Amino acid sequence: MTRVREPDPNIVLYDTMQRRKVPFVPSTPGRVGMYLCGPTVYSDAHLGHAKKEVAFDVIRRALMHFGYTVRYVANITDVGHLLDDSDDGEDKIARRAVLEQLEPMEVADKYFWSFVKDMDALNVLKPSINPRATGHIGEQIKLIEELIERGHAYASAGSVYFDVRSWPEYGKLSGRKLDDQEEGTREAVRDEKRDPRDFALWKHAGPEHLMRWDSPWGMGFPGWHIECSAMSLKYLGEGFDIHGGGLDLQFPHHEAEIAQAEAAGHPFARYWMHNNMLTIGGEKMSKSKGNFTTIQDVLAQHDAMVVRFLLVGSHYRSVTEFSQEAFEGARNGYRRLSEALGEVERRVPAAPPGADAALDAQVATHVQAFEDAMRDDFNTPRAVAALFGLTTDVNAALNAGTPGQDTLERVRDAYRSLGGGVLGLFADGLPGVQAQDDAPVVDALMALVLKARQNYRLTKQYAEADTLRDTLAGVGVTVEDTKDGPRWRR
Ligand SMILES: Nc1ncnc2c1ncn2[C@@H]1O[C@H](COP(=O)(O)OP(=O)(O)OP(=O)(O)O)[C@@H](O)[C@H]1O
Ligand SMILES: [Zn+2]
Repeated sequence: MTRVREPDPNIVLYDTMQRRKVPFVPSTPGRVGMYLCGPTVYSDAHLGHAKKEVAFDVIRRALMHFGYTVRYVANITDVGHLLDDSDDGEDKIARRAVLEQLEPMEVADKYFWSFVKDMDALNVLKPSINPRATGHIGEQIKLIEELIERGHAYASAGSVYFDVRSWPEYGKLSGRKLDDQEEGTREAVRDEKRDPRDFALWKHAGPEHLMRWDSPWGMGFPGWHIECSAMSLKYLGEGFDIHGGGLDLQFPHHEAEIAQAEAAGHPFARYWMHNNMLTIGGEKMSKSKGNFTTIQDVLAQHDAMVVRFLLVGSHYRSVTEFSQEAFEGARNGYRRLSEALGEVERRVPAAPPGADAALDAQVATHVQAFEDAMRDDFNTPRAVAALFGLTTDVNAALNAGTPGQDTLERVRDAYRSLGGGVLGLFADGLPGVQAQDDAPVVDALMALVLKARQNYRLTKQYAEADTLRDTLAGVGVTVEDTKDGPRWRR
C-alpha cells in the first residue's frame, strides 16, 4: 500500500533554536531519533495535551511516510514536577495522592493508563519507548554527579542546584535572561542557592515524602528537568535529532535540559520543535486555569477522528481555538473526506478494468501538493487542503461514472496513505502499523478462524481448510502449522 521509499532529503522544519526554517538532515542517514516531553500524570489529559500529542504524532508519521525509521521516545513524569517553577511547593503527584487518598505511584499509574486510553482513541501511535522518571533515578544521579565534577552544580542542604552562572549559554534557546522566576519563593529555598536563577537537580526530602530515594546527598528526589536530559541521552544517544514539546516548555524546562546535558559534556538535541497552544476564548487551555475540557469529555460528544481532524486543521506552530463552531466545521470537513473514501472503496471491486488518465493526473497533482506541504515544516492545513482538492476531483469523476479500477485503487491508496498514514485520520496506511485498538479484535477473530481451520482438518475437509488459508494469504496473513499448533503472521 504505502510505498517503501528512500529517505526524502527535502524536508524543511522550523528549528526554535535557530529561529528559522532549516533543512532537516538526521545524524544517521535514514534514521530519526525524536524525544517528546510527555505528561505529568496527575490528572486526566485535556484537549490542549491532545494538540501537542497529535502534532508530534503527525510529524513522526510524516517522517515515516518519507522513508525514515523513527525511534520516538516520550517520557512520563511521575515524580519531581513541583507546583511552581521556582523549586518550591509540593510535588504535583504527591499532592494529588493526598487528595485522592492513594499511593503516589497509584496516582501515576491511574493517570498514565487514562492517558494511554486517550491517545489510543485519538489514533496516536505508541512511543517506541515510554520511559518513566522513577525508573531512571540512577541515570539522573549519575548526570548530576557529572555536573558537580565539572563545576556546574553544587550541593546545598541536601539538595543539588545547577550553577547557572557557570554556564553562559544558559538562555540560548528562549533568549531569556531571567531572574524573576524566583518571585514568591520561600526564603529558605532562596538561601540554599548561590544565584536565584539556579534550578534544582535534586531535592532533599524528609520522611513525610513517600517518593524519595537514597543519593550521595541524602534522601531526596530528582528535579523535574533532569529526567528528560538523562532519559533522552540514554535512549537516543548524544546529538540526537529532534526534541519536541509545548511552546510553554521552552523556558525554563528545555533551557534547563540543554544546560544539564551540554554542561556535563553531552551534545544534546540538534533540532528543537515546539507546538503552539490550544486556546479557549483566546486563552491557553490549562489545568491550573481550570478552563479545560478533558479528552474523555470531548470524546463523549465528538467522534475521535473529528477531534483529530480539528487538531490537524491548524498548523502545529499556530494556535488552535477550541469552540463549538470549530467542531461543526471539523465534522463537516471530515465527513466530506470519509464519505468520498467510503464511496471509492465501495466502487473498487466492480469498477471497470484499466486506468483513467485524466483522474490519474489529478490524483498525482494532489498527492504532490500534500507531500510538498508536509515537507514544508509539516504544514497540515495545506495538506488537508490538498485532500479536499483531491476530493473535489474524485467526486466529480464518481458523479460522471465509475473510473477504471487501477485509478480507483490509486485514489483509495492516496486517501489511506496520506489521510490515514500521515494524518492518522483513517485506519491503515503506514507500513507495519495498524489501527491500534483493532489489535485485540484481530487476535480474537484470528483465533476463531484458526480453530475453524483445525476443525476442517480434523474432519478431513481439506479443501475447506485450504480455502481458509488461501483467503488469509490473499489479505497478507500467513498461516504456519507448527508442532504447537497453527500460528499466523502478517
Ligand atoms: N493548551 C495547550 N495547548 C497545547 N499544548 C499544551 C496545552 N496545555 C499544555 N500543553 C502541553 O502539554 C504538556 C504538559 O503540560 P502541563 O501538564 O503543564 O499542562 P497544563 O494544563 O499547562 O498544566 P498546568 O496549568 O498545571 O501547568 C506541555 O508540553 C505543554 O506545553
Ligand atoms: Zn522534558
